Amino acid sequence: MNIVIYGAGGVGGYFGARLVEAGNNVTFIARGKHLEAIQKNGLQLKSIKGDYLVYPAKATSEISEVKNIDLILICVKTWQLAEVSEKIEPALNSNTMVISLLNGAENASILCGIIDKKHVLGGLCKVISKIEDYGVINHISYEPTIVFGELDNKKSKRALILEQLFLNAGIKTILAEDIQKEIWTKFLFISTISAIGALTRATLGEMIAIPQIKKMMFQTAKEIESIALAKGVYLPEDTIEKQFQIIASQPFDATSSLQRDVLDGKPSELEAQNGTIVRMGKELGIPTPVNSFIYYCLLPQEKKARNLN
Ligand SMILES: NC(=O)C1=CN([C@@H]2O[C@H](COP(=O)(O)OP(=O)(O)OC[C@H]3O[C@@H](n4cnc5c(N)ncnc54)[C@H](OP(=O)(O)O)[C@@H]3O)[C@@H](O)[C@H]2O)C=CC1
Ligand SMILES: CC(C)(CO)C(=O)C(=O)O
Repeated sequence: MNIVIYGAGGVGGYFGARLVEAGNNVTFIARGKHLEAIQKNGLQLKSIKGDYLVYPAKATSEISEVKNIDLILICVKTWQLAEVSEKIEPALNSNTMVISLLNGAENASILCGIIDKKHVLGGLCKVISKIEDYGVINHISYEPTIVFGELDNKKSKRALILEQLFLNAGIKTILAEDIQKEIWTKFLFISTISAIGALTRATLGEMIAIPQIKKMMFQTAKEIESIALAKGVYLPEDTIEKQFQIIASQPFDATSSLQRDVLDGKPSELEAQNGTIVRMGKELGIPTPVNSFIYYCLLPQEKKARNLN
């Protein structure tokens, strides 16, 4: 299969390397020194599941150089998605499938606003990985998982082909029964831990050891659940309880990528997480006091990181 990985970072680098290793024709879209390193030396994946050095079919900054694309996995940050959607549009043929593996609740609808929705499947991923150096990806923990599905939840022929493609690459794969439920569950999980982590500057273990912070995380999750239900997304009653079980099972010193970006003074996905909850709450008339507190406390730092002051 002809696969484009748009964004060869922690997520794209990991899943892309697995797809190369499984014998697929993979192109990485990257840029700068990271691109130069991949072009020169291949992509080095250090992983708790085994290390690989892979040589993709191509690494380039220009998707226009790639023809007959079957699948595009978008693996950039949320604020880069709209721009990337514009860039992929001319490269699509009538059968190209496009999946975003980003965190966030609105990625599929952002994509559908820019490219024809027939190309778009919903998706998300679970993994803890990062760019360690130019051309080097480090998968630190978590069984890397892709969850995806048609936006109407049909088990289409193309969805079944993709399921097999990912499984053949040794990737834990879930073809979702209800993709919005999966996207919103991950969204609830990540938005409950990330920005509070940035605000408290504490690890997950440190946060849940303090009952008042755990309660604040619970209230954050409750507000997200209310928004999801108001939007018609089905979340089973035990969703929050299950997410807290997952949180409690994480290593004591676990942190999220948003939290690390904020602490490093870099732009973060704040707007796509708690900022989105605050906006949706206003649109739906649902109070979001805890998410608002967290969001507005972090906004000055976010603006500074983006030179918007
Ligand atoms: N890392 C993780 O463990 C997990 C991350 N996620 C989510 O996955 C998404 C991706 O995260 P992650 O992989 O960590 O991010 P990274 O920053 O590691 O990777 C994104 C890569 O995409 C590149 N990129 C962005 N725009 C372009 C462009 N126009 N052309 C070429 N390259 C481009 C970036 O380059 P540059 O730096 O130059 O912008 C960067 O190398 C996020 O939504 C994140 O929340 C989800 C689960 C786990
Ligand atoms: C918490 C984690 C690693 C789970 O996949 C994640 O999505 C992130 O840090 O952005």
